[in-house]
Amino acid sequence: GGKWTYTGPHGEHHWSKQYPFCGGTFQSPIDIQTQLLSFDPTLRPIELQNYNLSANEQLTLGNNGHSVLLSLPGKMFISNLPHRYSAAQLHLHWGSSHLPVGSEHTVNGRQFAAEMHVVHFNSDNYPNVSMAADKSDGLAVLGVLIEIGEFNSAFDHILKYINGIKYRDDRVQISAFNIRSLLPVRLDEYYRYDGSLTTPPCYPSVLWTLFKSPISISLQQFQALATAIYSSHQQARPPVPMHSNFRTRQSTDSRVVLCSFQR
Ligand SMILES: NS(=O)(=O)c1c(F)c(F)c(S(=O)(=O)CCO)c(N[C@H]2CCc3ccccc32)c1F
Ligand SMILES: [Zn+2]
Repeated sequence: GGKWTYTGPHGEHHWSKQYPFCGGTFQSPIDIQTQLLSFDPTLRPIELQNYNLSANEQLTLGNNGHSVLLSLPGKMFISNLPHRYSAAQLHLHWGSSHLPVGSEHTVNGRQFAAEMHVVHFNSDNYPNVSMAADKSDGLAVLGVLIEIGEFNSAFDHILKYINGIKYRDDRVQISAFNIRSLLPVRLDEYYRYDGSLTTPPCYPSVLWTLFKSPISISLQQFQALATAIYSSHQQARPPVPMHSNFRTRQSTDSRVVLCSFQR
Protein backbone atom coordinates (compact mmCIF):
# COMPACT_ATOMS: atom_id res chain seq x y z
CA GLY A 1 0.00 0.00 0.00
CA GLY A 2 0.89 3.71 0.07
CA LYS A 3 2.86 5.51 2.82
CA TRP A 4 0.02 5.70 5.34
CA THR A 5 0.67 4.61 8.92
CA TYR A 6 -1.30 4.14 12.14
CA THR A 7 0.45 6.95 14.05
CA GLY A 8 2.27 10.18 13.35
CA PRO A 9 1.95 12.59 10.42
CA HIS A 10 0.52 9.91 8.10
CA GLY A 11 -1.66 8.37 10.80
CA GLU A 12 -5.39 7.66 10.58
CA HIS A 13 -6.50 11.26 11.19
CA HIS A 14 -4.62 12.25 8.02
CA TRP A 15 -5.74 9.36 5.79
CA SER A 16 -8.69 11.29 4.32
CA LYS A 17 -6.36 13.88 2.74
CA GLN A 18 -4.96 11.29 0.33
CA TYR A 19 -7.85 8.78 0.55
CA PRO A 20 -11.15 10.69 0.60
CA PHE A 21 -13.34 7.67 1.43
CA CYS A 22 -11.54 7.44 4.79
CA GLY A 23 -13.45 10.61 5.76
CA GLY A 24 -16.73 9.28 4.36
CA THR A 25 -19.65 7.17 5.51
CA PHE A 26 -20.11 3.46 6.22
CA GLN A 27 -16.67 3.25 7.80
CA SER A 28 -15.20 0.37 9.80
CA PRO A 29 -14.39 -0.76 12.41
CA ILE A 30 -17.21 0.00 14.85
CA ASP A 31 -18.15 -0.82 18.42
CA ILE A 32 -20.77 -3.57 18.53
CA GLN A 33 -23.32 -2.51 21.16
CA THR A 34 -25.18 -5.68 21.98
CA GLN A 35 -28.20 -3.84 23.37
CA LEU A 36 -28.81 -2.27 19.94
CA LEU A 37 -28.46 -5.47 17.85
CA SER A 38 -31.34 -6.49 15.62
CA PHE A 39 -31.90 -10.26 15.30
CA ASP A 40 -32.31 -11.29 11.66
CA PRO A 41 -33.54 -14.88 11.19
CA THR A 42 -32.44 -14.83 7.52
CA LEU A 43 -28.79 -14.74 8.67
CA ARG A 44 -27.91 -18.42 8.24
CA PRO A 45 -24.74 -20.19 9.44
CA ILE A 46 -21.79 -19.18 7.26
CA GLU A 47 -21.05 -21.96 4.73
CA LEU A 48 -17.42 -22.30 3.67
CA GLN A 49 -16.26 -24.31 0.66
CA ASN A 50 -12.75 -25.73 0.09
CA TYR A 51 -11.25 -24.22 3.24
CA ASN A 52 -9.61 -27.56 4.05
CA LEU A 53 -6.44 -27.05 1.98
CA SER A 54 -3.94 -29.90 1.74
CA ALA A 55 -0.39 -29.75 3.14
CA ASN A 56 1.14 -30.26 -0.29
CA GLU A 57 -0.29 -26.92 -1.43
CA GLN A 58 1.81 -23.79 -0.81
CA LEU A 59 0.60 -20.36 0.34
CA THR A 60 2.51 -17.08 0.43
CA LEU A 61 2.92 -15.54 3.89
CA GLY A 62 4.05 -11.91 3.65
CA ASN A 63 4.70 -8.63 5.41
CA ASN A 64 3.35 -5.66 3.41
CA GLY A 65 4.40 -3.06 5.98
CA HIS A 66 0.86 -2.79 7.34
CA SER A 67 0.04 -6.34 8.37
CA VAL A 68 0.98 -10.00 8.12
CA LEU A 69 -0.91 -11.44 5.15
CA LEU A 70 -1.54 -15.01 4.03
CA SER A 71 -2.57 -15.38 0.38
CA LEU A 72 -5.54 -17.70 -0.14
CA PRO A 73 -6.60 -19.62 -3.28
CA GLY A 74 -9.77 -18.49 -5.04
CA LYS A 75 -11.21 -22.01 -4.85
CA MET A 76 -12.02 -21.20 -1.22
CA PHE A 77 -15.34 -19.37 -1.06
CA ILE A 78 -18.39 -18.47 1.02
CA SER A 79 -21.40 -20.15 -0.61
CA ASN A 80 -24.46 -18.68 1.10
CA LEU A 81 -24.16 -14.93 0.55
CA PRO A 82 -26.04 -13.04 -2.23
CA HIS A 83 -23.06 -13.72 -4.53
CA ARG A 84 -20.16 -16.17 -4.42
CA TYR A 85 -17.40 -14.53 -2.41
CA SER A 86 -14.02 -16.12 -3.13
CA ALA A 87 -11.09 -15.88 -0.72
CA ALA A 88 -8.20 -13.51 -1.46
CA GLN A 89 -6.13 -13.20 1.70
CA LEU A 90 -6.24 -13.21 5.46
CA HIS A 91 -4.36 -10.80 7.71
CA LEU A 92 -4.10 -9.73 11.31
CA HIS A 93 -4.42 -6.66 13.50
CA TRP A 94 -2.87 -6.70 16.95
CA GLY A 95 -1.80 -4.57 19.91
CA SER A 96 1.67 -4.41 21.46
CA SER A 97 3.55 -6.57 23.91
CA HIS A 98 3.02 -3.88 26.59
CA LEU A 99 -0.63 -3.34 25.67
CA PRO A 100 -2.18 -6.61 24.43
CA VAL A 101 -5.31 -4.93 23.05
CA GLY A 102 -5.36 -4.55 19.29
CA SER A 103 -8.66 -5.70 17.80
CA GLU A 104 -10.40 -3.33 15.37
CA HIS A 105 -13.97 -4.15 16.26
CA THR A 106 -14.95 -3.92 19.92
CA VAL A 107 -17.96 -5.42 21.73
CA ASN A 108 -19.62 -3.15 24.30
CA GLY A 109 -16.37 -1.17 24.35
CA ARG A 110 -14.22 -4.23 24.98
CA GLN A 111 -11.14 -4.35 22.77
CA PHE A 112 -9.68 -7.82 22.24
CA ALA A 113 -5.99 -8.69 21.94
CA ALA A 114 -6.10 -9.04 18.16
CA GLU A 115 -8.39 -9.64 15.20
CA MET A 116 -8.12 -11.75 12.06
CA HIS A 117 -9.76 -10.79 8.77
CA VAL A 118 -10.40 -13.22 5.94
CA VAL A 119 -10.94 -11.05 2.85
CA HIS A 120 -13.21 -12.40 0.08
CA PHE A 121 -14.33 -10.76 -3.17
CA ASN A 122 -17.49 -11.11 -5.27
CA SER A 123 -16.20 -13.50 -7.94
CA ASP A 124 -19.60 -13.61 -9.68
CA ASN A 125 -19.15 -9.98 -10.76
CA TYR A 126 -15.40 -9.22 -10.62
CA PRO A 127 -12.22 -10.98 -11.81
CA ASN A 128 -10.09 -10.27 -8.72
CA VAL A 129 -10.00 -8.52 -5.34
CA SER A 130 -8.44 -5.34 -6.70
CA MET A 131 -11.27 -4.88 -9.20
CA ALA A 132 -13.84 -5.69 -6.50
CA ALA A 133 -12.32 -3.57 -3.71
CA ASP A 134 -14.10 -0.28 -4.65
CA LYS A 135 -17.51 -1.77 -5.61
CA SER A 136 -20.44 -1.63 -3.18
CA ASP A 137 -21.02 -5.41 -3.54
CA GLY A 138 -17.32 -6.11 -3.92
CA LEU A 139 -16.00 -7.56 -0.67
CA ALA A 140 -17.06 -9.79 2.21
CA VAL A 141 -14.71 -9.99 5.19
CA LEU A 142 -14.98 -12.56 7.99
CA GLY A 143 -13.76 -11.09 11.26
CA VAL A 144 -12.52 -13.20 14.17
CA LEU A 145 -11.81 -11.67 17.58
CA ILE A 146 -8.70 -13.06 19.27
CA GLU A 147 -8.15 -13.23 23.02
CA ILE A 148 -5.20 -14.41 25.10
CA GLY A 149 -5.72 -17.92 26.51
CA GLU A 150 -4.99 -21.45 25.40
CA PHE A 151 -2.22 -22.20 22.88
CA ASN A 152 -3.70 -22.35 19.38
CA SER A 153 -2.10 -25.06 17.24
CA ALA A 154 -3.91 -23.87 14.08
CA PHE A 155 -2.47 -20.38 14.44
CA ASP A 156 0.98 -21.88 14.84
CA HIS A 157 0.82 -22.92 11.15
CA ILE A 158 1.33 -19.18 10.56
CA LEU A 159 3.20 -18.00 13.64
CA LYS A 160 5.98 -20.58 13.32
CA TYR A 161 7.10 -18.77 10.13
CA ILE A 162 6.84 -15.27 11.64
CA ASN A 163 10.63 -14.77 11.83
CA GLY A 164 10.85 -15.30 8.08
CA ILE A 165 8.75 -12.19 7.34
CA LYS A 166 10.17 -9.72 9.83
CA TYR A 167 10.58 -6.86 7.33
CA ARG A 168 8.41 -5.06 4.79
CA ASP A 169 8.10 -6.99 1.51
CA ASP A 170 9.48 -10.19 3.08
CA ARG A 171 7.64 -13.25 1.78
CA VAL A 172 7.88 -16.97 2.50
CA GLN A 173 6.09 -19.97 1.03
CA ILE A 174 4.34 -22.07 3.66
CA SER A 175 2.54 -25.39 3.54
CA ALA A 176 -1.20 -24.96 3.35
CA PHE A 177 -3.48 -26.28 6.07
CA ASN A 178 -7.16 -26.33 7.01
CA ILE A 179 -8.01 -22.62 7.16
CA ARG A 180 -11.33 -23.55 8.79
CA SER A 181 -9.30 -24.47 11.90
CA LEU A 182 -8.44 -20.78 12.40
CA LEU A 183 -12.12 -19.87 12.76
CA PRO A 184 -14.33 -20.32 15.82
CA VAL A 185 -16.43 -23.47 16.18
CA ARG A 186 -19.70 -21.50 15.95
CA LEU A 187 -20.14 -20.10 12.43
CA ASP A 188 -23.86 -19.65 13.14
CA GLU A 189 -23.42 -16.81 15.64
CA TYR A 190 -22.22 -13.52 14.15
CA TYR A 191 -22.76 -9.77 13.82
CA ARG A 192 -23.48 -8.39 10.30
CA TYR A 193 -23.27 -4.82 9.00
CA ASP A 194 -22.30 -2.82 5.93
CA GLY A 195 -18.91 -1.18 6.31
CA SER A 196 -15.57 -0.46 4.76
CA LEU A 197 -11.96 -1.43 4.46
CA THR A 198 -10.30 -0.46 7.73
CA THR A 199 -7.20 0.71 5.87
CA PRO A 200 -6.79 3.21 3.07
CA PRO A 201 -8.45 3.51 0.59
CA CYS A 202 -11.30 2.81 3.13
CA TYR A 203 -13.72 1.89 0.32
CA PRO A 204 -17.26 1.38 1.71
CA SER A 205 -17.36 -1.97 -0.06
CA VAL A 206 -17.35 -4.55 2.73
CA LEU A 207 -20.14 -6.83 3.92
CA TRP A 208 -18.82 -7.45 7.43
CA THR A 209 -19.41 -10.71 9.28
CA LEU A 210 -17.87 -10.62 12.76
CA PHE A 211 -18.15 -13.92 14.63
CA LYS A 212 -19.50 -13.65 18.16
CA SER A 213 -17.11 -16.27 19.58
CA PRO A 214 -13.50 -15.19 19.98
CA ILE A 215 -10.68 -17.65 19.41
CA SER A 216 -7.71 -17.79 21.76
CA ILE A 217 -3.97 -17.79 21.26
CA SER A 218 -1.40 -18.12 24.04
CA LEU A 219 0.43 -15.14 25.51
CA GLN A 220 3.64 -16.49 23.94
CA GLN A 221 1.97 -16.66 20.53
CA PHE A 222 0.67 -13.12 20.96
CA GLN A 223 4.10 -11.83 22.08
CA ALA A 224 5.72 -13.46 19.03
CA LEU A 225 3.28 -11.64 16.75
CA ALA A 226 3.62 -8.35 18.65
CA THR A 227 7.44 -8.30 18.76
CA ALA A 228 8.74 -10.04 15.62
CA ILE A 229 7.41 -7.80 12.88
CA TYR A 230 8.65 -4.50 11.40
CA SER A 231 6.90 -2.06 9.08
CA SER A 232 10.26 -1.01 7.64
CA HIS A 233 12.47 -2.72 5.08
CA GLN A 234 15.35 -4.81 6.40
CA GLN A 235 17.98 -2.25 5.37
CA ALA A 236 15.99 0.77 6.70
CA ARG A 237 17.31 2.59 9.75
CA PRO A 238 15.93 3.00 12.33
CA PRO A 239 13.84 -0.19 12.23
CA VAL A 240 10.13 0.57 12.72
CA PRO A 241 8.38 -2.12 14.79
CA MET A 242 4.90 -3.05 13.56
CA HIS A 243 2.37 -3.15 16.39
CA SER A 244 -0.99 -1.63 17.28
CA ASN A 245 -1.96 -1.80 13.59
CA PHE A 246 -5.66 -1.15 14.24
CA ARG A 247 -7.91 1.71 13.16
CA THR A 248 -9.94 3.38 15.89
CA ARG A 249 -13.68 2.86 16.00
CA GLN A 250 -15.76 4.82 13.52
CA SER A 251 -19.25 6.15 14.13
CA THR A 252 -22.07 3.74 13.35
CA ASP A 253 -24.28 6.66 12.19
CA SER A 254 -27.72 5.34 11.19
CA ARG A 255 -26.51 1.79 10.56
CA VAL A 256 -28.19 -1.05 12.42
CA VAL A 257 -25.98 -4.02 13.28
CA LEU A 258 -27.78 -7.30 12.66
CA CYS A 259 -27.14 -10.53 14.51
CA SER A 260 -27.81 -14.14 13.56
CA PHE A 261 -28.69 -15.24 17.07
CA GLN A 262 -31.16 -14.39 19.85
CA ARG A 263 -30.30 -13.86 23.56
N1 LIG B 1 -9.01 -4.67 7.45
S1 LIG B 1 -9.32 -4.88 5.90
O1 LIG B 1 -9.85 -6.23 5.71
O2 LIG B 1 -10.18 -3.82 5.46
C1 LIG B 1 -7.81 -4.79 5.02
C2 LIG B 1 -6.64 -4.45 5.63
F1 LIG B 1 -6.58 -4.15 6.95
C3 LIG B 1 -5.45 -4.42 4.91
F2 LIG B 1 -4.30 -4.05 5.55
C4 LIG B 1 -5.41 -4.72 3.59
S2 LIG B 1 -3.89 -4.62 2.74
O3 LIG B 1 -4.01 -5.10 1.41
O4 LIG B 1 -2.92 -5.33 3.54
C5 LIG B 1 -3.38 -2.93 2.77
C6 LIG B 1 -4.03 -2.07 1.76
O5 LIG B 1 -5.30 -2.35 1.41
C7 LIG B 1 -6.58 -5.07 2.95
N2 LIG B 1 -6.47 -5.34 1.59
C8 LIG B 1 -7.52 -5.70 0.71
C9 LIG B 1 -8.54 -4.59 0.56
C10 LIG B 1 -8.35 -3.95 -0.80
C11 LIG B 1 -7.47 -4.87 -1.53
C12 LIG B 1 -7.09 -4.86 -2.86
C13 LIG B 1 -6.19 -5.83 -3.31
C14 LIG B 1 -5.69 -6.78 -2.42
C15 LIG B 1 -6.08 -6.78 -1.08
C16 LIG B 1 -7.01 -5.85 -0.69
C17 LIG B 1 -7.79 -5.11 3.68
F3 LIG B 1 -8.93 -5.48 3.09
ZN1 LIG C 1 -8.17 -6.12 8.45
